[in-house]
This record gives sequence, C-alpha cells and structure tokens, in this order.
Amino acid sequence: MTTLAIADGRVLRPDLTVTAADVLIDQDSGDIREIGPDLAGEADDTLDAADSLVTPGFVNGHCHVAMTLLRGYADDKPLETWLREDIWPAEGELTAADIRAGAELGLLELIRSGVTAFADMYFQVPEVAAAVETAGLRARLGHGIVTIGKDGETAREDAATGLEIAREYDGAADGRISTAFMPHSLTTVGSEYLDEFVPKAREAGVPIHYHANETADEVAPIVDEHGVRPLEYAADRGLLEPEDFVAHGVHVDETEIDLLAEVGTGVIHCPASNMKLASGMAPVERLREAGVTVGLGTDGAASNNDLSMLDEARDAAMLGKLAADDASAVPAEAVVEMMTRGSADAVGFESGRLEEGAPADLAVIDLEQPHLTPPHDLVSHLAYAAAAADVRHTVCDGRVLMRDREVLTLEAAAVRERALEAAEAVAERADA
Ligand SMILES: CSC[C@H]1O[C@@H](n2cnc3c(O)ncnc32)[C@H](O)[C@@H]1O
Ligand SMILES: [Zn+2]
Repeated sequence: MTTLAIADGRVLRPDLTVTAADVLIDQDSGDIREIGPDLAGEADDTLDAADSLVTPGFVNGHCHVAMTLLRGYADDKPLETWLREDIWPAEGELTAADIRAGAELGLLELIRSGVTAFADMYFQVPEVAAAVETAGLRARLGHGIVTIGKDGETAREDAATGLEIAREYDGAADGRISTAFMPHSLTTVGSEYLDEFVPKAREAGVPIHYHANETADEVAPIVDEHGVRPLEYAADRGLLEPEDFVAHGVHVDETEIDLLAEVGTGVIHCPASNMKLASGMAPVERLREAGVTVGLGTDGAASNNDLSMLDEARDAAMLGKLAADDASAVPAEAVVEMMTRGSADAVGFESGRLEEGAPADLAVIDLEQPHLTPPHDLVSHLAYAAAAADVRHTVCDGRVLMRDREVLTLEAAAVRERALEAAEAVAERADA
C-alpha cells in the first residue's frame, strides 16, 4: 500500500468540529485510511498542513467549465437576453479544441481553489472528459440537450447524444467520471423528448440534471401551458427522483419545496449567477428547513465570473440572510455543509466528508494570512473570509493535484496560453 499523510493540520470533521490531527491516505484505493495523531511517520509521502485547515474538497454542484472562454464576453444582462444575444451565438462558434482549452482553464481554476469534484453540463463532452482525466478531478458530466428552435430530426439527435454520452462515459477515468442525462431546462427541451428519453436514462441507471425555476419568466409558460408548477410538471414527466438534482431553484413555491423534500431531489444553489443575472433570491433557508438537500454551484464563469466555491459560500450566506430578512438565516455552518457534503449528496458523490473510508478528496487552507487572523472560528473563516488564493494543497482520490500552490497535473502557463488564443479567436468569429 502506498500512503500519503496530511501532517500537523487542523481537520474539519463531518460534525464541523475541528481537531488537530494527521490524515493518512491509502493512495491505492484513494480512500482515507485513518485520521488521528502521529500518523505521518509511517507514510510514503507527506503534505505539510501546519498552521492550516484540512477541509473536505469543495464540490461544485453545477458548472459549465468550458465557459471560462466566455468570461467577461457579455455581462450585465438578464438570463434570456444574455443567452440569446451573446452566449448562444458565441457557443455556436466553439470547436472541440476550444472546449478542451476552456475546460482545462476551468479545471486549473477549480484545483487552485480547492475544488475536488464538480457536475458539468456542456457540449463536446468527450473533450471535457479528456481534460478531467488529465487534471485528476472527480466529475459528473453530461451533454446539455436543447431542442427548441431545432427541426424534429436535429432535436431528437441532440437528445439521443445526451443519452449516448451518459451511457458511454459513466465510470470513465477509473471511475472518477460519472454521468447524468442533462436536458438544459424544462422550457428549452420539448416534452415529447423528455417522454421518450427520460425512461431510457432511467434504464441506463444515470441521474437527471437540469436548470429549473431559475427565472420568473421560465415559470410562467409552464404554468400557462400545463396548469401546474414547473417541478410538478417535472415530476409528472419522471424527472424528479431521489438521485436527480436541479440547478438554481430560485422561483419555487411551498408546494414545490415540499415536493423536493418528499422525493429527495437535490437543489444546487447558484447565488452569484442568480445575483448577476438578477434571476432572484432562492429561498435557501426555507429549503433547508423543509429538509431539502441543498448544494452549491458556481454556474459558468460567464455568469459569475469566477469558479471559486469560497466566493460562492460567502455569497450564499449573505444572500440567504437578505432573502430571509434574518441575519441568523443560512449561517456559516450551513454554507460550509452546502459546499461540501450538501453538493456531494445532491450530485451523488461519496466525498464531501473527512472520515475513515471516505474518498481522499480534500483541500488544505493556509491560515497564516492577515484576513484569517485571529482563528476564533475556522468554520466562520471558510464561510466568510477565506479566498481561493489561500488554498495550499488539493488532493483528489488520494492523488496530489496541487502541492504548495503548484498544480501538478496541468501545465498552468500552457493551459492559460491555449485558452487565451481560443477565447480571442472565438470572440472574433462571433463578433464578425
Ligand atoms: C446546452 S449546454 C449548457 C447551456 O447552458 C447555458 N447556461 C449557462 N448558464 C446558464 C444559466 O444560468 N441558465 C441557463 N443556461 C445557462 C450555457 O451557455 C449552455 O448553452
Ligand atoms: Zn447553468
């Protein structure tokens, strides 16, 4: 057995207490073997965690990682206008190589900010999967299906691609890649395609992930056409099962909150994107009170505009208080849980907790920083004060992806160079 020790750190345990301990990892299985005092002496390799917090790796529950290429390309518009006027035309210009370049840039950013697992919806999934394989992260990937505005044959082909990708890539990269069937949303995919393909996705044993109840404009047509709320419509079409997870869930009413809680479908809260696109304030405190599994996601870099889950946690706490008009709503403990175990449970990863037998997915945060001093409460620091640049080491599946702020699995300068070139060329083609 080859072992790695995370030595002399303060370890964030599943009950959110912090204990001084080493973490011993079995690198062959990729799992945590033991957490306790004086374990580093026996290890083959050691990561120093003195004056540092050892936390579960953050889980980005909803992302479009290749959208890093469109960061800053179009800002300050509401969702529908932003997608139709800017983002979809630009995405129409993306080649497979562009998506690989954008995905690698996104993965670099994720590793550097302590993310070890993420869920991603995009096109050209084989390119995203190849980037994930190299970068060493854990991911649930899916092809984002859109059928509106397409003729019947093309629309059906897109849905079939979504199913094919979900089947083919599930278990790739030694099991680090899993998949989901991913219709873009309840208004951008026709009901006939949901009715045909959702049962096939169930047969394939993959969960379903989609944008839901993101804006008020998206809710109204479903209520008008079908006479029920969007998540009732989703349940009627078989899109609301315990293993499924939806992104946003901003405009959900009490019936839908109860439905989510009853069924066990998770919600990935994306506060930065919801604020930037002025989509609204998700009722996070109500969702949590009702017992809904709530995770956190950044959404794409074009609506955020970064992929830092530490920023997202702070946004979630701040916005949660504003939405509930209550300073005690969505406290630090809640957002730390959401960015780790909440997202992991919603997306269907075993990670998100540091305990014996759990996947060795973790991040080490440098506490020797002015903005993290004094260390009264490290959960508070994670929620409110820590930043991506404070992450020293990132480990996924027992493998060191970043050591002393140097990413080992990707060539940072070359990744940035390729992304710069691709982004410039895409913008030129899209603006021509
Ligand atoms: C069809 S692949 C995924 C698709 O989703 C688009 N997208 C990015 N952010 C959002 C959002 O907040 N709501 C809805 N759709 C979004 C992305 O540009 C891709 O086209
Ligand atoms: Zn999204």
